[in-house]
Order: sequence, then structure tokens, then C-alpha cells
Amino acid sequence: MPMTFTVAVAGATGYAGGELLRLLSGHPEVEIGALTAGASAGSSLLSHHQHLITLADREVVATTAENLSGHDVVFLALPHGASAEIAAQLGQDVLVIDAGADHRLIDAEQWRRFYGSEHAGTWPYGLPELPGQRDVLAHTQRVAVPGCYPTAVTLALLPALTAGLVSGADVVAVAASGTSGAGKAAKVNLIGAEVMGSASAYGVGGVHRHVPEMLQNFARLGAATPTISFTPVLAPMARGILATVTAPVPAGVGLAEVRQAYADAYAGEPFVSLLPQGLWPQTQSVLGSNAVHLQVAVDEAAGRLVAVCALDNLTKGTAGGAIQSMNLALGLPETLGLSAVGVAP
Ligand SMILES: NC(=O)C1=CN([C@@H]2O[C@H](COP(=O)(O)OP(=O)(O)OC[C@H]3O[C@@H](n4cnc5c(N)ncnc54)[C@H](OP(=O)(O)O)[C@@H]3O)[C@@H](O)[C@H]2O)C=CC1
Ligand SMILES: CC(=O)N[C@@H](CCC(=O)OP(=O)(O)O)C(=O)O
Repeated sequence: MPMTFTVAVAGATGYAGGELLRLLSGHPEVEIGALTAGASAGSSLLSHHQHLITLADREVVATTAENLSGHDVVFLALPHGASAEIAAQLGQDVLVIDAGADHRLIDAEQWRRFYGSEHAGTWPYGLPELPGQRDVLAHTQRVAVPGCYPTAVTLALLPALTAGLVSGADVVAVAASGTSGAGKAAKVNLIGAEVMGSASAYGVGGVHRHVPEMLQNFARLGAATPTISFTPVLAPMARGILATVTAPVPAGVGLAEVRQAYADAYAGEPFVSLLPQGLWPQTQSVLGSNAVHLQVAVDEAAGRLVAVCALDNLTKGTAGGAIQSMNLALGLPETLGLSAVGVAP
């Protein structure tokens, strides 16, 4: 094993690629190698990410197996489909970490239904907080990084599911996301005049492609027949996700029991925190960090547990989670190069 690992980033000009490079620039055990993209190959990295000043001399090249070869680690931050295509051309000896969705789902039929293409197969899922998942990630050359909403919704409900306080049926989740979650490609609904001062729901009615990923995670956590109604909301901010997740809880289950389950489940977690009572998660507190902030309540009149979760979609929701998984797969300390401290205000 080398002391320093060489790392390539495909999709370097996008938002996920940019966040990967911001974090990798401060990682003590990596050396940044090839940076690739699509149509913008041939341009300077700084023309896409002015904040990455320490990489000012770098040029973006085409996303080819040849340009990505010769590295210890390859991060894929490409659109769905493109990552599976290039991944199939990379050797088994290289650690490949896919920030996209191509290798997340187990069920090929669900993939076809929500993504409308052929299933590329299933890779180990890069959510170390799932029980037993650190062992899986410690012995893998392939990682499928979770979607940003599934990370928030899964971590919001994980302790309640593993403690048997909720069954995973009749879950309702509403999550507001910053616009960087939609990527950097120009779209009319993302221009300033449409987004500034306005929040809007989209993907309503069980059609968002993160639904099967959330249900898959609930099943991993013991839910026999999970169901979820998920509504994403576009919020007028660049980064951050605030997810409110509710589920039926049996009569007699009180806040003290619920809080204990969350405190126990996340006691040793470096990035996931149950906030002290009275504090509610806010996106500004986690921005730029790999932190996940949680708070819980029991709505006795409604008979539902309420869990609120905040994370940064580009950090724990993508690039930070990817680097956390990389650290585990390379045998490095899991938290290396990552911070749990946000940049508020
Ligand atoms: N943004 C987020 O919060 C999250 C993103 N993800 C996933 O990460 C991946 C990247 O997302 P994001 O950064 O937001 O997207 P962006 O649109 O911001 O970036 C996409 C990147 O892929 C490159 N690219 C596009 N098409 C091709 C192609 N055919 N061949 C090679 N390169 C190509 C683009 O290069 P060029 O400049 O040349 O167009 C760009 O570098 C996606 O799979 C997304 O779903 C996952 C979780 C959260
Ligand atoms: C605000 C916004 O548009 N968010 C994206 C989710 C981003 C994400 O997690 O990406 P994957 O495509 O890799 O799953 C969306 O809803 O499609």
C-alpha cells in the first residue's frame, strides 16, 4: 500500500466534482491526478470552479478509460448512465467510487421503472452508518455513493427502525434541497428569477427516483413491508437539505425512549449528532461539513414519530460521503480530510 494515493475525478467541472476536489485538496493522504469532463474538456478547472485556487494550473481532459488509468482511486461524478459506461472499462484493481445512481439499487426492475434504462448492477453502498456496512466498505474496490435525499431520510429513521420503534410502513418525508442538488447544467427552473424568494415542490406523488433507494435502505434496516410518501422541495439556497420524516409510533412510546434509541444508535458516529433537546436542525450549521444534525419528537395526538435531519447535499450527501467511504476502503482513518463543523452563518 502506498503512503499517498493518487486520485482521479471524472465530472470534475460539475458541482459534485467540485466538492470532491475541495475536500480532496485538504486530504493529507491523496495526490490529485486526472480531472475529466464531457463537453468542457480542454478548459481550465478554474474557469468552472474559481474557489479551487490551489488547482489553478489544472486543465480538464476528456473522460476516457485511458485518462483515468494509473490512479489508485477514481471518483465518478457523472450523469446517470455515463458512470456505468466508463466504470465498465476500469480495472478491478482500482478503487472506483460512483457518486451517481447507476450502481445503488439491488432490484433491476425498480431501476428500469425509475431510471428507464438497463440496470448496470449493484455495488456496495457507501453509507457507513448502516449496521455492518463499515466491514463491507473496508474490503471493496467499488462503492455506490447514496443519493442525497436517501442519506437524509435513512439517517433520520435508522435508530427508530433498528430499535423497532417504527415498522417502516406509512413513512412520510418532505425534504427541502438547495439548487446545487440539481447539478450545474443550465435549466430554466433553476435560474435566479425562478428560485430566488420562492420554494416549490417537484417530483410529487411517489415518482422521484430516490423512492426505491429509500425503501431499499428501510428493508436493510429490518422493515418487512416499507412504504414511503416522499415529496422533495426546491428551496432558494445553494446547498443543504432539511428533511422532515414522520412515521406511526405505537401508543405508549414516549420521547425519552425515542431519544435514548437515537443517542445509542449514533453514540460512536463521528458525523451524525442528535442535537440537545430544544435545538432543531438547520442547514446553515452543517454547510461545507460532513455533519448530519438530527432532532426527534413524538406527536402523541397524531401517533407519529417526527425526525428532522439537516445535511449538506454536496458534502455528506455526495462528496463527503464518498471520501468517508474512500477512507474506509483504503484502510485510512474514516474521518481523514473531513470536518463535522459547518460554516454558519
Ligand atoms: N449535486 C448533488 O447534490 C448530488 C449529485 N449526485 C450525483 O453526482 C453526479 C454528478 O452530479 P452533479 O455534479 O450535480 O452534476 P453536474 O451537472 O453539476 O456535473 C456533471 C459533470 O459530468 C460531466 N459530464 C456530463 N455528461 C458527460 C458525459 N457524457 N461524459 C463525460 N462527462 C460528462 C460534466 O462535464 P461538462 O462540464 O463537460 O458538461 C460535469 O463535469 C450525478 O450522477 C448526480 O446524480 C449525487 C448526490 C448529490
Ligand atoms: C434539488 C435536486 O434536483 N436534487 C436532485 C437529487 C440529487 C441527487 O441526490 O442525485 P442523484 O441523481 O445522484 O440521485 C433531484 O431531485 O433529482
